[in-house]
Amino acid sequence: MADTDQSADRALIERTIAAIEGPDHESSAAVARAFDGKVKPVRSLGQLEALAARVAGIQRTTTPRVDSPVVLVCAADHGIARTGVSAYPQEVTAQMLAAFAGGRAAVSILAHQADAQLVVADLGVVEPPQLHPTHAYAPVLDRRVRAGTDNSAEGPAMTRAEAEQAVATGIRLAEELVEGGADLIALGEMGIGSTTTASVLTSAILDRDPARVVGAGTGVEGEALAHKVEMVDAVLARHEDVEEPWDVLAAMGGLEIAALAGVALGCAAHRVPALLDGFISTAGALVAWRLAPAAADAMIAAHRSTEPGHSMQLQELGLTPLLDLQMRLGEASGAALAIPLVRSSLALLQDMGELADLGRDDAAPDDTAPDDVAPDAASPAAPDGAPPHGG
Ligand SMILES: Cc1cc2ncn([C@H]3O[C@H](COP(=O)(O)O)[C@@H](O)[C@H]3O)c2cc1C
Ligand SMILES: O=C(O)c1cccnc1
Repeated sequence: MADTDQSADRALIERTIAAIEGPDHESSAAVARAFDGKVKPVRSLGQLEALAARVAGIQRTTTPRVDSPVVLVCAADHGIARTGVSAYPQEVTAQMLAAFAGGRAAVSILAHQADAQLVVADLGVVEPPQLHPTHAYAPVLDRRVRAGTDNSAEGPAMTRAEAEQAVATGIRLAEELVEGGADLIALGEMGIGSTTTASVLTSAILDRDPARVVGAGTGVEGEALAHKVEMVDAVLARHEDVEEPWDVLAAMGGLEIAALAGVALGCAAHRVPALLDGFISTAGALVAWRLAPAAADAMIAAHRSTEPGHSMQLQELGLTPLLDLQMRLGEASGAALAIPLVRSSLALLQDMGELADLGRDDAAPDDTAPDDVAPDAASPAAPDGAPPHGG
């Protein structure tokens, strides 16, 4: 990569991080107060009220809207996948890109149900799929940084310049979508082996025991699961001395997770809610938070994946998931499912009648925001100290 490209990537990343101003607490509080005046018992819409207030804070307006949601799936391959950590072979990644574009994957169906546009970005699958005119359901954007990462148990997954390029690519994707009118972006991924990479990053960034972080992924159990834990241990041992966040990302991977970190940064800088899917997407979110803690203020957790590390990530980010459907698919499937909930919360805010119109004056109690909407309640703490590998 040319030096100029590299410095352009760095400048974009720095500019984006500098532009993140955090949520507008006044808009959140105003929305919480507005809900107290609606024709319903106070706070009876529970988390939906908190959700609308959060979107208001992120969009910095008392009239939040989600009219053009986009489901963005970032895809790439992982060198570590060739060490037997997944129940499926690497070529499935590229095959699934064709399934997304053909409208037949789970997320294709769920994005359609949610009235959301599906966009797929190839950050570096090993062998890009041949697409035909029948693959017209969703565009597959060529944003390839390299053809898959290297095996992180043997050396760095990628170079630092490639990690920066992948993050900058994610920022550019978010910017293009926002320029095209996107007012919410659902973050999803595809890449065989990615739960191993997400486990490595989560263990490193949160300083957790891999044995507690690693889960079944596509369905590894028994001895295969023990092998997966060993591989995560091996990657962490191989990069024991790496601490700086960019070096951690480069050493451990992956390309799509780095891009998703960039998307989360871009969303935060452009006041667009980043609706997180499961364990892998949230690994991208965790990287974004490590680079810019305030980025977490623009995140909404769609669901809780059954991967054990996902709950650890959400806790650290201070996020409460909207759904818990025992899902472990990825692809943004859980995020797509939560889009109608977000829209419903905003429709209630916009269109419900007022208690006052019923001639009642017992509408709102004096204290305003419900506890879980209190502007800072859902804001994560800045990463403190310097955990191993965390920089
Ligand atoms: C057919 C198929 C469709 C998928 N859609 C998402 N994933 C999910 O599984 C992968 C992660 O699991 P692991 O780390 O165990 O490989 C990711 O690609 C993820 O999005 C899929 C996996 C398969 C096999
Ligand atoms: O939670 C996820 O994102 C997930 C879990 C298993 C497999 N793929 C994705």
